[in-house]
Amino acid sequence: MGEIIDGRKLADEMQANMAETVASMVKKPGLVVIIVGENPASQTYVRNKEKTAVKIGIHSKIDRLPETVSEDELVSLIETYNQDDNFHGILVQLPLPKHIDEDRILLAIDPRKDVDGFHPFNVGKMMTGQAEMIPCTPYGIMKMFEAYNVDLNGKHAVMVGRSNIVGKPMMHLMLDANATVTVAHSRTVDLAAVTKEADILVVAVGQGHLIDKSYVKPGAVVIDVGMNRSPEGKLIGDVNFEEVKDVASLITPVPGGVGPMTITMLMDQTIRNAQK
Ligand SMILES: Nc1nc2c(c(=O)[nH]1)N[C@@H](CN(C=O)c1ccc(C(=O)N[C@@H](CCC(=O)O)C(=O)O)cc1)CN2
Repeated sequence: MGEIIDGRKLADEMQANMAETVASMVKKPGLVVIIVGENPASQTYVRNKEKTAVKIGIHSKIDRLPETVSEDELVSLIETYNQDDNFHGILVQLPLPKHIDEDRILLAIDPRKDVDGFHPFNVGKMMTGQAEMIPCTPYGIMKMFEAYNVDLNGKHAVMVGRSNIVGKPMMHLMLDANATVTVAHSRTVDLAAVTKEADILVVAVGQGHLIDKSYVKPGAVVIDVGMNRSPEGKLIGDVNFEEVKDVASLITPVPGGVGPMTITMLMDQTIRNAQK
């Protein structure tokens, strides 16, 4: 059986270090999280962000807006926080309701406060090797590689999924770490033939248990970003953990893998912004 990457433990260790850093800061870092509507999963993630911020000593605020809020109202709220020196980070929880143009909202956030790393300015900086703000999930995965001594240099990494928040930034970060990167997605013909070539396999497609052991090369490092509900209501990843753990050399579980690192890296970028 492969080794399990304990994202919860790594996140706790990093958060303890962050708490020490924040304790020594005169002006505390501030983070505002804006959530629109009642999506239950988003509500949970936002609550967890607040709990983590409080634990570390970050001053945090959650703005809960009704599903009916207009795009203009949301933009003007963001503009208020852009001017507010008490907040070093602004985050709008995704997904947004259908009537709101996500691109316009992300563009409204001052890039200097964009702790999610989703603003096109920060995306461009990351793509040109000048990263300042990095999307938190890919950033957390890179920290996991570091902590578990996974060297990407010269390895074949396969990213399954091409979203703006995980797949595309992950592709860039792995490329910058000198991996040869292949991106596969829903239109890839014979996905298993592609993933079986991977030394490092990162999966973010939102399809419960899509990846079974027939998709994985023996000894591969497998990172599961998926967060799905099984028909029984259980939280499951995109990877069939029970099968794949016997083939992989290192593997993340769901829950307790990538998720806790996403929130941790958000705190990291908020603190760094406050230190600037
Ligand atoms: N503005 C953003 N929106 C979204 C992001 C993001 O990075 N920025 N990512 C996801 C959701 N997300 C954070 O927002 C997130 C998802 C899951 C977890 C997590 O810790 N999961 C736990 C399990 C939690 C549970 O029991 O339900 C785990 O994996 O152990 C953290 C953050 C989409 N939106």
